Amino acid sequence: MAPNKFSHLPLSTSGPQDCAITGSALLNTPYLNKGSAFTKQERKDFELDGLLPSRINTLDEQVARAYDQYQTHKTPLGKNTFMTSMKEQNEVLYYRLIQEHLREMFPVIYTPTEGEAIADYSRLFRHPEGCFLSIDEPVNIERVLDRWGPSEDVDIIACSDGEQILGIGDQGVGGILISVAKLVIYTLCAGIHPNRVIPVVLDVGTDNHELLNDDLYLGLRRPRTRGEKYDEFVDRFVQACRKRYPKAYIHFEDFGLQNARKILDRYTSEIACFNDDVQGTGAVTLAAIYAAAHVAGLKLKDMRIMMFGAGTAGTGIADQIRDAIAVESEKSPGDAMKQIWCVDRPGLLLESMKDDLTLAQHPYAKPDDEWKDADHKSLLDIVKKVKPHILIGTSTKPKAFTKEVVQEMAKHVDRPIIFPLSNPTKLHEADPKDLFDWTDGKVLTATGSPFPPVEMKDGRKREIAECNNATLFPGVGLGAVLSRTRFLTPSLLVAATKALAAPAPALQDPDAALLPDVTDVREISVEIAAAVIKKAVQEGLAQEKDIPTEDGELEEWIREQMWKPEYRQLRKVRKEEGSRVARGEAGSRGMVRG
Ligand SMILES: NC(=O)c1ccc[n+]([C@@H]2O[C@H](COP(=O)([O-])OP(=O)(O)OC[C@H]3O[C@@H](n4cnc5c(N)ncnc54)[C@H](O)[C@@H]3O)[C@@H](O)[C@H]2O)c1
Ligand SMILES: O=C(O)C[C@H](O)C(=O)O
Ligand SMILES: [Mg+2]
Repeated sequence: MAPNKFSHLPLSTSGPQDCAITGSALLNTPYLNKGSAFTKQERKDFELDGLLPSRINTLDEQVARAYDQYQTHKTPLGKNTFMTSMKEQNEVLYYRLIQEHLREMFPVIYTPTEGEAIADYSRLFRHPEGCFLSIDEPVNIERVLDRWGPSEDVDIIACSDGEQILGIGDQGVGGILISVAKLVIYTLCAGIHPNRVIPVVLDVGTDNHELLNDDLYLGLRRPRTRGEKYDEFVDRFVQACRKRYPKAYIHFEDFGLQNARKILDRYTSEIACFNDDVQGTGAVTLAAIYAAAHVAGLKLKDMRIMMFGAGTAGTGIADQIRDAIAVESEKSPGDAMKQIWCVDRPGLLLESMKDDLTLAQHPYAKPDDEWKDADHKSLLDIVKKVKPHILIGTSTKPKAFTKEVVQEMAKHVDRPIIFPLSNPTKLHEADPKDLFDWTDGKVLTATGSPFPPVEMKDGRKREIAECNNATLFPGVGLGAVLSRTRFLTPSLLVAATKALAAPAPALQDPDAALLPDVTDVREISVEIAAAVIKKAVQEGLAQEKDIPTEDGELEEWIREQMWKPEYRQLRKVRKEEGSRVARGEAGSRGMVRG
């Protein structure tokens, strides 16, 4: 298929690339640098002679060498640091290296190791990457954002205030690294252009005492600002993004419980935005539930579901399950909620606790009357009474799903569906191996971080699906960016969830994983993006014109616009002729856009 088959490819990423910089400036521009792979002609054209050893490598040779270097680092965090420096030197090589060792490197550049890197941010700091906005500095946010290029140049802005990073809590300014990591996943898994994104941290202080007492801590060393002043700061940021990059999609990550939902509710009908912990987690979990229900031979509308840990992720998942039940059974959302029990620190959420519940938790509170004869505090007792089919952990409480709890559940249902989703790995509510052992292999499970396959008593291996929002959010973002949808509505998310659920291996083989494997994620992202785009067009939300609609063509149009880690031929242009990209104009870390 000719690459230029489509009359309109807004984000074409192939063909020669203009370059107006030379010499060491070029070697220090990670987006354009090819290191030892610069060709003879490029070395001549770009004044690189004398700056490189004479041997010219292929990208494959560079990948092999880099992989050898990677393996000399013995700890996951050491490997993570090595990869960060690789990214600062040569982006094509960085992404190609990961792509070729995806299963091995995913946990190093993302959950769980990224959690360690974030917790140690100020100590490991070498080089800033991203946009740091501090509530105490009255900067003009638009002017800061301007460094990332003109209005057409940015597709996704990922932003965190660092308050609830994974399950490791308040990490303050270190939250920048979750924005960076999520954007890496967008590029890796959905071909989002690595130089058309902005990672942002909103530094509003920290309530983490260790950081407050750490002389090396790089963020604002004072308690978090909350209330009106915080809301106003977030609003200034969102409005600046909207003004500067009206077509960009905003990804909110790891905000605290009080703010995550509030921010999403406030902006979801104003701009194209997404909260990964609420919506991404909800959608990926629902996709895994569909596969598990299929294997168990049950319908969601007939199941009892229990959430353990009813925070941002827990209530996000509960809401998606509620909506799915309502659609499946034609029940009202209020009736659908009767099948969902939310448990948090004080035990089962009851109506008498309403004053202490968040707005998202409120509707799930159960009448106290129903529990006057039973203990609503211990998980075991609640499981005894509710007899759930599904138990989902988003509590950050490690090992909360004990043998007793799991076996109690297994007494009442044939195939207990148990998802310990708390990240990083050490916070998982249960180890999948134990879940299999305690239920004689009957459990249907998926986990928030990657786990190796579990060997069964008969020697067969079971793959454990990774139920992490990373299988979903990249495809949703790709669909949102390519359609330039005005908003990310619930129906677009439903379409994405269905597209993710369709290729689940368990639908073909009941012993297989409940979700597609992370190594297939690029193709799955194409399917998710296609579903999102079709829905956006149908609902009149797509601002992009000329989106091909014929079967197969849309997918091809999507693939053509996905960035790939390949060297493009560099074409020399004079500074005056070059675009911003070609001129190597810098964002915060000497990055060029385009
Ligand atoms: N797998 C994924 O894709 C995914 C996505 C989002 C979040 N998560 C994980 O889920 C966890 C929660 O994240 P969040 O953003 O919802 O955090 P959160 O702080 O908003 O929610 C955590 C909830 O758990 C409750 N909790 C804490 N200790 C508890 C206990 N001992 N018993 C019962 N409840 C308890 C808290 O009160 C809170 O309501 C984190 O570990 C996070 O990494 C996983
Ligand atoms: O970041 C992840 O690994 C998933 C999720 O967003 C989380 O907060 O745990
Ligand atoms: Mg998160």
